[in-house]
Amino acid sequence: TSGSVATSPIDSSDDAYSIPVSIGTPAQVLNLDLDTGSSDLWVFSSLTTASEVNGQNIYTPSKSSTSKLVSGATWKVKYGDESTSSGVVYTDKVTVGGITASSQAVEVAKTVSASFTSNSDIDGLIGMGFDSLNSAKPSAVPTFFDNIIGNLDSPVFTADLKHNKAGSYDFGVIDSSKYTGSLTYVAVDTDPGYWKFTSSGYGIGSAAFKSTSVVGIADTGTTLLYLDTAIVKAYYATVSGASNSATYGGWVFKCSATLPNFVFGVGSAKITIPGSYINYSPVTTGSSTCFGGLQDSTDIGINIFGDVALKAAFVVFDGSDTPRLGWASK
Ligand SMILES: CSC[C@H](NC(=O)[C@H](Cc1ccccc1)OC(=O)N1CCC(N)CC1)C(=O)N[C@@H](CC1CCCCC1)[C@@H](O)Cn1ccccc1=O
Repeated sequence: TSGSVATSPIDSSDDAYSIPVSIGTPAQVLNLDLDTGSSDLWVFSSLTTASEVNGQNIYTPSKSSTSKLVSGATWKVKYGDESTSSGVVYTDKVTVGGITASSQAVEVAKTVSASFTSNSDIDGLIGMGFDSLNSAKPSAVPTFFDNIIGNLDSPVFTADLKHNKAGSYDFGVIDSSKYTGSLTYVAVDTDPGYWKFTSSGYGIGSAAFKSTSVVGIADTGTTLLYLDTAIVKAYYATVSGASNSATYGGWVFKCSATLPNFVFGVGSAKITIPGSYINYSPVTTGSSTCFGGLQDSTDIGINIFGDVALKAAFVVFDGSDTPRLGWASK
């Protein structure tokens, strides 16, 4: 089997990308953030503390004839941006892009942190990282990808994210109409559970490409591109007036600045991120100071190829026995 689901940016800054997910019988549809940087499928629910729900769609297990409590199971996640959620576990029927997992672990939130409460565009997450990152106790529960991979024509899902418009996630098929040229594959290190790969270098604007190994993760759940200090400094050195602002917690520049393209290498292939994607957004609404889409990864401890990078490419997440990532321009 194979399937496809549209994914849309939740706002004009492409802060995150959500997909409609059907849960239960009859179907309850929630908008979840497909996150390759984590491995829990969790949702706002009828069990979530009422004061922590603010406009999100919720999953009500008691209204589903196919829901089952997993007795004794709990979960708790904490993300890189310090946001958190926790709760209990049900199994139920889950359908994405026409593909159904008949008994998917659905982690039901009893409590969520303020940043989730304040984001009415996201009703939860569907993690597509490796099982080792799943937070369920006393034992990890399989991801949606784990549960469907055996039924897929090919053990893959692909990401075709776009700037300010709908893209798609495909399951079980590689749609060659969605990219140009050919796919270049690179090995994935699944320790500790991310889609971690080594980029072969970078180029800033028209400057010569620098061949150097840059280890990072392909993370659909992270908005920006986070790389080593040296690369980031070299990039913003070409943007007059750019500075690394303590006030705003990162590199900022005049919104009117012209930003150079940023190229990253995958094997012998090169993916070009248009400079406009690195003009992420005003630091506050209406400000003429803009926050960069390329930021320093030092405080994170890992380089992250987030949406700013992913939306410049067509990416194959290959979950075969030898996991790998395929990259193509589009
Ligand atoms: C550098 S890890 C920071 C990253 N969270 C972000 O990227 C958020 C995403 C966002 C933005 C706006 C609204 C909603 C969500 O956005 C910012 O942090 N932004 C954008 C807005 C900017 N003003 C500041 C910078 C992050 O924890 N991702 C995790 C998934 C997220 C969690 C929050 C909800 C959405 C999904 C995850 O894959 C990151 N992960 C990756 C590896 C290891 C652990 C880990 O946990």
